[in-house]
Amino acid sequence: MVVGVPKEIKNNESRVGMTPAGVFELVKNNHTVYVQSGAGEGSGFFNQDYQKAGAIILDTIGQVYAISDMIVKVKEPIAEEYKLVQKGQIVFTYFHFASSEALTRAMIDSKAICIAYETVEDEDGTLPLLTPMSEVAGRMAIQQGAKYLEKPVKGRGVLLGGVPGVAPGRVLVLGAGTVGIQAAKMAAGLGAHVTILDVNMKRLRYVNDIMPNHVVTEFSNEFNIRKHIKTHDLIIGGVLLKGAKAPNLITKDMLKEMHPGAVIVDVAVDQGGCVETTKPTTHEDPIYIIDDVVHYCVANMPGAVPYTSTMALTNVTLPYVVKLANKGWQSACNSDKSLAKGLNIVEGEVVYKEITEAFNWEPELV
Ligand SMILES: NC(=O)C1=CN([C@@H]2O[C@H](COP(=O)(O)OP(=O)(O)OC[C@H]3O[C@@H](n4cnc5c(N)ncnc54)[C@H](O)[C@@H]3O)[C@@H](O)[C@H]2O)C=CC1
Ligand SMILES: CC(=O)C(=O)O
Ligand SMILES: [Mg+2]
Repeated sequence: MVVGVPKEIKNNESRVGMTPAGVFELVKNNHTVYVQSGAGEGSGFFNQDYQKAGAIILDTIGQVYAISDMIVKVKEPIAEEYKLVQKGQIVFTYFHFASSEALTRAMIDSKAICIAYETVEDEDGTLPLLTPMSEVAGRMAIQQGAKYLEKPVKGRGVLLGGVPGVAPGRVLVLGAGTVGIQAAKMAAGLGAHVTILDVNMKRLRYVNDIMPNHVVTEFSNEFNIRKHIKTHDLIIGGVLLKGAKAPNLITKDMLKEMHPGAVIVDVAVDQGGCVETTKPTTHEDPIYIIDDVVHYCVANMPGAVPYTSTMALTNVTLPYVVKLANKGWQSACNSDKSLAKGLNIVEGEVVYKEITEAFNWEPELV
């Protein structure tokens, strides 16, 4: 198979979909790999590293898409890439379709095979290709939240750890999944008081077992959320309904109940966000303020730490890339139920029902 690795063009996205180790593995399996010139530079991998591993370097993104049976990348194609995606081409990447009708329509029109990292699902319900980036984003959420709590950037002016004689900051984490647990762990490490909410009692029991006593679990419902937003300085949005639009747990009217200068880091922005006032931002311009509440809603947080993120991502994607290249998508998905769950749009048809539900599409419109 011919496999192509384009350079990411989303704002400040310095990850790359394949490292030289991945190229080496594919070439060993008799595949041909084209890498766009400079694609890996932001992650510390240069053209000569890819060439040594057996890749062929192409100058432009158009050349990479035109020649490849399978595109392996990181983020969803953005508008200028839509027209590059080929009929019958496998595109293996994060898509987050439920948050973008335009992207969904474009990929339907392309007649490509869109396999979304974020919905590849193991038998126990875990998401092996989302987990490492959620680990990164969960940890980063506290770094970013702590920064935007500072007064010069319009935050409340609270030091999360407090100091002797002064109470620590308070962090409310919505969702006790991968993002939530990593965020709670970082916040607890800084000495903040942490409240973590989920609807899944198994997750809350687990958090209760592993976290120190200043991490408090509570069941997630509107009553508890309304109660806690009044007393917390930093809120982390980490809820996920697989493949679906995230539920709005904090509505616009609730912002007025929060402290002026409180910060929301809505990590779930890529699935539409769990806060009504969430809209995607970029690393270049990461925050905006509504009703005195600072919103940080960067949809590709791990893109800012590519040295860590590219390795963490490609460690888990490579075995699937090799399987897809060796067997083709049909046979690979027939023999691997986890991978089959990644199929979102196939040759013009949406095959993941949460996507059509997100847009209230009738089946005949799809
Ligand atoms: N912005 C970014 O750069 C990144 C965003 N993400 C996103 O972060 C989100 C969370 O991802 P993960 O932690 O991996 O998901 P996960 O599946 O591990 O955890 C989600 C948790 O939300 C809980 N939940 C569902 N409904 C809830 C409710 N009403 N109240 C409270 N909790 C609820 C679930 O029970 C689950 O424990 C996803 O949308 C993911 O795509 C992940 C990585 C990077
Ligand atoms: C998961 C995701 O959206 C990211 O890593 O950018
Ligand atoms: Mg207010």
